[in-house]
Amino acid sequence: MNITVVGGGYVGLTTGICLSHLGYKVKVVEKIPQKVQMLKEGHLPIYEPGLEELLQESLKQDRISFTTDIVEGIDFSQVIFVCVGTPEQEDGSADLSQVEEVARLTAQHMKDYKLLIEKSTVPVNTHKLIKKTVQRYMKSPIEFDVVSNPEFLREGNAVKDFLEPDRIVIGVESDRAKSIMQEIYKPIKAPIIFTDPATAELIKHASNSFLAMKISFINMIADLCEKTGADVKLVADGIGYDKRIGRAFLDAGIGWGGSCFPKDVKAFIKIAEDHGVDFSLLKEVEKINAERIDRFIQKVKTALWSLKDKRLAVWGLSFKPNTDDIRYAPSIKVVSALLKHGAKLSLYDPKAMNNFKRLFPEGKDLSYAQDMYQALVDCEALLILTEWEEFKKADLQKVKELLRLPIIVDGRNIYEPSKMREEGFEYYCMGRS
Ligand SMILES: NC(=O)C1=CN([C@@H]2O[C@H](COP(=O)(O)OP(=O)(O)OC[C@H]3O[C@@H](n4cnc5c(N)ncnc54)[C@H](O)[C@@H]3O)[C@@H](O)[C@H]2O)C=CC1
Ligand SMILES: O=C(O)[C@H]1O[C@H](OP(=O)(O)OP(=O)(O)OC[C@H]2O[C@@H](n3ccc(=O)[nH]c3=O)[C@H](O)[C@@H]2O)[C@H](O)[C@@H](O)[C@@H]1O
Repeated sequence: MNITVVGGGYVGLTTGICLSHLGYKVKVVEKIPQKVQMLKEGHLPIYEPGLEELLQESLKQDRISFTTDIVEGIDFSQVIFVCVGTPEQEDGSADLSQVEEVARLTAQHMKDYKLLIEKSTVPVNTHKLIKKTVQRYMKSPIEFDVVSNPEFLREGNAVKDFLEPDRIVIGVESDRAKSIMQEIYKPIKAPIIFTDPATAELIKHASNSFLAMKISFINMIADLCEKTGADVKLVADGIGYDKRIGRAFLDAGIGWGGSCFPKDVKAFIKIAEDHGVDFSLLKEVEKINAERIDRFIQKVKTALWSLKDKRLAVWGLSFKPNTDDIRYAPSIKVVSALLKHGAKLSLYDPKAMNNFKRLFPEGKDLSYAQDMYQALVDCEALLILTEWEEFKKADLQKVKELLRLPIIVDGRNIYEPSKMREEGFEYYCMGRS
């Protein structure tokens, strides 16, 4: 089967490359010519572990190709995965213009049956707008279907999440579309949940919002732990053993960021509001998350008193480990706040520094280090914002020797407080005394 994927970002590339790895002939349509050029040469424009290797294997076997020309993509296959961006607009709702464009262009250029598969995260009932758009712009009546097939992959773990998902959700209206979807996903061993398209669309926003809610919940518990002398990690273990709760997504810290939770929680609140439902619970979830940054800055101030002209090392800029993505990363707000307080910063991240430099260019108050140890030189304290594996394995004696003062403020709880005390650090973390 030939498959077309429109959008060469995190989701489109993972979808396209993994489907070609499963044996399909895939064409990825991406608007930005520089990205297409890199991909043709076997290089990813993003960092995603394991994906570049699969890309090179598929290129070698001639199972994947890339183009900027959407008409070429529409002609290539009956099956079109729509993986374009759905960014946040000023009022919090999702900007669906990229999705609309793909629907419109498909309608204008299709010559035979098409199955449009919504992989992008979209508000409930977007499938109806896509259908209307295709009907409106098609030149002559041609059969087509629209399916909602939300994606649940996590950045940094995308290949595994795509090839071994917990579940596949397919919102479908016709038998023809259902059997094509069944065929596409045959090689993947996972439960498939068939629903109507509106339900599938809603499942996606509900999943992300629920996960964000879990994190905000544990972050409030962290605050309570700090006031009471309890330990949030043990509370998370203690409640997480209950299968009804589960341990995942109960790691307290500086809060959730990334290209999805912030925009999707906001969009879900707006969707509810548009339908006359006040999702006040999610507004609180957002508020708690926003307050994490202040909580962290307060800790830094508790540790160092005035921050003016203090040189501080920062480890971790990506919104989570194993990605170079800094979209809505908590680090952006933390770094801005520290600079506002007059601190001088020495930053290090294994993968996200190039992206970060575009927002925060090197200057007299801010520099980027070659490695995590170099970042510490002449600094009064180390601040940890992302839990990269290499930070967990750091040589703590070396860290102590390089810092001017043995102070660590850890926004991700990567070390054991008792061990840090033994090593001679003044160690501040989130929700653990
Ligand atoms: N990043 C993630 O981990 C996940 C994202 N999602 C959802 O998937 C969607 C895509 O997300 P990302 O891949 O992160 O976005 P992205 O912004 O990384 O990629 C989107 C790509 O689509 C391209 N594009 C836009 N219009 C196009 C057109 N007409 N023709 C060809 N290319 C076009 C853009 O140039 C861009 O490269 C969003 O709705 C997002 O919410 C869902 C699950 C996971
Ligand atoms: O729709 C999406 O785009 C994706 O959004 C999230 O995936 P992702 O944003 O890649 O990353 P997560 O692992 O979910 O982490 C999100 C944020 O929550 C934070 N987090 C996560 C878990 C936790 O216990 N504590 C915590 O603070 C992370 O540091 C990160 O900033 C979801 O986990 C995916 O299922 C979904 O497909």
